[in-house]
Amino acid sequence: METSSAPNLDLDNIRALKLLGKGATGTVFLVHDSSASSPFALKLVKKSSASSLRRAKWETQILRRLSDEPNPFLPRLLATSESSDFFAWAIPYCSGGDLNVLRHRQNDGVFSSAVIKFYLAEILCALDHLHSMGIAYRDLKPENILLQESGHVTLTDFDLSCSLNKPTRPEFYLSDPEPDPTRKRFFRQKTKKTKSARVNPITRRRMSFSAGERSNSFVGTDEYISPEVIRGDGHDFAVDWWALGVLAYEMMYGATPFKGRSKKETFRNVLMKEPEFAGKPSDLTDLIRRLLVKDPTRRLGFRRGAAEIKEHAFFRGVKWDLLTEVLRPPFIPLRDDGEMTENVTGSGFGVKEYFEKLRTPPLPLPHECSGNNPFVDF
Ligand SMILES: Nc1ncnc2c1ncn2[C@@H]1O[C@H](COP(=O)(O)OP(=O)(O)OP(=O)(O)O)[C@@H](O)[C@H]1O
Repeated sequence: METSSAPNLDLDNIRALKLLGKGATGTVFLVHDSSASSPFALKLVKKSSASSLRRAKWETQILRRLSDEPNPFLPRLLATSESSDFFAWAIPYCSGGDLNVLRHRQNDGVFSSAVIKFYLAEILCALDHLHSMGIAYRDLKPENILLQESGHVTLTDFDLSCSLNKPTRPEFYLSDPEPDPTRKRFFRQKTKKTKSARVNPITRRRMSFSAGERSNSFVGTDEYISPEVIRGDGHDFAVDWWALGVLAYEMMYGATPFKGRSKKETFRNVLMKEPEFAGKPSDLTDLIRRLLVKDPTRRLGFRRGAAEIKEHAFFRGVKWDLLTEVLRPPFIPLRDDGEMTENVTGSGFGVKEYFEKLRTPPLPLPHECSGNNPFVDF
C-alpha cells in the first residue's frame, strides 16, 4: 500500500464493476472497493510477461513521482499490489472516457476552436509539468487523454515516457531570450542511429530508461511519431511539442496530418510532407504549423519549453494559473450513480475470475443469453 488514504488492494478478492479498457500492457477495471471512498481505476498486468511487468514498474515509478509532485492534469498513484500472477496499481477513475471517443461524438468529428483551446491549454500544462520533472511523455494521442468527472483532462499511460536530463540550454530558463545561433549544433552533437526502426506501442522493444539529454529509442504511435524519432537522430522534449501539433490538427480537422496507406507511407509523409490546412489561416493553424516543424531545433517549444508555446496568439486570454478554477470545461461527463453504488450491493465480478475465464473461454450455446456477462465480448 502506498499512502494512508490508499485502498487496500486484495487481488484475490477484489471485485470490479466493469472493464474500462485494454492496452498493450495492461487491463484496466473500474473498482469500487469498500476500503476506498470513491471508485478508482485498477490496472493489472500479468507477471508472466516480463516486458509488460517492466513497463508496469516503470509506469508506477513515474506515477509515484507524480504523487509527490502533483499536477491537476496528471494522475497519481493510489496504491500498488502484487499477487503471484499479477502486478496491479490503482489510479483515480476518469469517468468521461477519452478525447478520441469524445471527438467522434461531435458533429463532423471535430472540435470548435474554443474547445481545442481549452484542452490544449490543459495538456500543455501537464506536459510542462512532466518536462519540468525531466520526463518526456512520448505517447501523446487522443486515446491517452482522459476526462475527469469534472471535465478537466488527465494524461494517462506513462509506460513510453522516459527520463531526460533537463535542458542545459541557458535560454530554456529565460523568459525572453535572444536567438541562440549555436543551438542546432548543440542538438546534433551526439547523434547516434537507432538499431530498430519499426516499433509501435503494440510491439515495443525493450526500452532504455537511462537518463540523458536525449533518447534514441524508437517509440510512439505511427501518426504521432516525430521526424527525429523516425530518423533515429536522438530526441528530447520537443517530441511532445510535435505530437501536440498532430493532436491539435486532428482535433481541428478530424484526421491526422501525415496518415498514409501504410506505415511506410505515413513515415515518409512525416519526414517529407508539409501539413495541409484547409480554410482560412488562423491563430490555430499558425500554432499547428509552428509545432509541426520537422527540424526539432526550430520547433516552437524547443528553446524555451512550454512558456514559448503559451505565449502564442492562439492562447491569448488564457489564465494559466486559474485553468482548474475559472474555466468551465466544455464537456462534463454524465454521472453514473450505478458506478458509485453497484459494489455495495454485491454485484461486479472478480478480476482474477475475469482472467481465468479468458484462459478457458466457454463455448456459448446458441440459446444462451449474454445478459450482464462482462466476459461476453472477450
Ligand atoms: N484512470 C482511468 N479511468 C478510466 N479509464 C481508464 C483509466 N486508465 C485507463 N483507462 C482506460 O483503459 C485503457 C487502457 O489503459 P492504458 O492506455 O493505460 O493501458 P496500456 O496497456 O498502457 O495501453 P497502451 O496500449 O496504450 O500502452 C485506456 O485507453 C482507457 O480507456
